[in-house]
This record gives sequence, C-alpha cells and structure tokens, in this order.
Amino acid sequence: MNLIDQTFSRLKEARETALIPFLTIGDPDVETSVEIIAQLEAAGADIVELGVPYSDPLADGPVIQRASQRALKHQVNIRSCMEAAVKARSAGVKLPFILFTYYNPVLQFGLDRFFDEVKKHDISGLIIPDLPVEESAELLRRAEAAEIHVIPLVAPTSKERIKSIVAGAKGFIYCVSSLGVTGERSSFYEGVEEFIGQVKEFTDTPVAIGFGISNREQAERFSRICDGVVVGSAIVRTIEESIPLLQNADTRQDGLLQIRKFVSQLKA
Ligand SMILES: O=P(O)(O)OC[C@@H](O)[C@@H](O)c1c[nH]c2ccccc12
Repeated sequence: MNLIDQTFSRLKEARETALIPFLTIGDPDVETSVEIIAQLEAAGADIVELGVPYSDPLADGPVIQRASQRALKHQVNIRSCMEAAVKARSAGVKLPFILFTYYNPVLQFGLDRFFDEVKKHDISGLIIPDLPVEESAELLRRAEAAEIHVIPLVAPTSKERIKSIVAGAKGFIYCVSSLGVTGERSSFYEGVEEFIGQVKEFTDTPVAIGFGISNREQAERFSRICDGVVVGSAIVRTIEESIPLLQNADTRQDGLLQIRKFVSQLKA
C-alpha cells in the first residue's frame, strides 16, 4: 500500500488532519534541507512536499520564488531532490515524500528515466501544478504502473471540471484555497468551504487544502472540513529567516529549532 494511503488511513483512525509542509530543496543547501525534513517530522508533519526549485515558478509568490533562486545557485535539480529524500529516509525519517515539480524539469529528465528514479528514491506522490491536461494521460499511466500517486489540484474556479479532475484520483485531492499564487494570506476565496464541500461530493479520496495557510487558527478552521492542510510559504519564510542561524555552526541547532517550533504550533 502506498505510504500516502497508509498515512491518511492512520490519521482517519486517530481523527486527525494531516499536516503537509512544503519546502524548497536546496534552500539554503541540500544538506540543511535534509535536516529540516527531520525537524518537520519531529514537529508533527505527516507528509512532506519536496519542492524542486525552478527558474520560472509561475504559480509561486515572492517567498517561494526567492527560495528557488537561492537553491538554483547550487544547481539543485530533480535528482538532488530525490537524493535528499533518500538521505532523509536513511536518517530515519518515516514520512511519505511527495515530489513537487513543474512539468518542464520532468520533460527534460525524460518520462521513462523520471519514473524509474522516482520509484528508486522512495517517492510516494507527485504534484505537478502545470501538467498540461493533454499530456497527463501518458504521465498518469506511468505513475499508475509505478504506484506513484499524482495529486490533482482543484481550484475554486474549476466548477464543472471538478468531477473530471478528481475522477480516479489517488493519494489526496489538493484544493487550492484561493486564486492567484502561493503565499501567506489573511483571507481566502469567498465560499471556500462550499467549494471543498463540492469536491467532497465527487470523491472519497482524502481532500487537503493549501495556499495561504500560515497560522494555527487558519489550520484549525480548515482541519474541520479537510483531511489535510498544506503549508508552504509560511514555512519557507521561517527557513529564510533562519538562514543566518543555520549557516553558523554555533547557532545551527537554534535555527533548526526555530523551524521546528513554528511547525509544531501549526500541528497542535
Ligand atoms: O505557499 P502556500 O501559500 O502555503 O501554499 C502551499 C504551496 O506552497 C505548495 O503546495 C506549493 C508550492 N508551489 C506551488 C505551486 C502551485 C501549487 C502549490 C504549490
């Protein structure tokens, strides 16, 4: 059974909502990212999105754009992100890994090689926000064969397309809470709860929400109606603010603790 499915059934038993952090791998460097993944797990994260930095992150706000730029300075690519997953696993991290990447790096990598490597590197799921619908059949077929879940994104404006987007989806459905790009928000799409209700009418697959969630009350609000909550920019910003601590041997542990504390209060 796919690790993501195991996680959601365990959480369902425990009547808990999955906390799904996102971080950009290689920000500030790959080795630190591996340590941060361990901190995220210790802080109560249930699944982690490993972000592949990209030069043209069209769906990302300034916080993740800056993180991508910092990571790209070290030429971090899909392979480095998969290696980070294996390093985290061998460091004892049990979390399921979702590889988050734009479509172009996958295309450059080559679909055959990509799925061979994803499988070898213990990745359980994929999020490809700009996967063109006309190309998705080929990719979904290979994912199915490799037992990797491709997590579909559904936006409040998806309306009549919701049914076709979520049909047959595995792992979880990623409901985008607002229009626009990623980034912390103080308010969400008007009627976001109704939107989530609509999605849940079409599927029994767990439903998670993301975009803009940055504090405990927002996470609590959505944990009442979703099986998972995704937090990216708020965590990436915390990592950004911790970089001076992380890059000094004397204060590195303080930096890691700062990240862990921020994430712990979200899960609580
Ligand atoms: O950063 P936010 O607002 O907390 O949203 C999660 C988001 O970071 C993560 O899931 C993600 C990062 N880049 C994306 C691009 C599209 C969709 C989702 C994402």
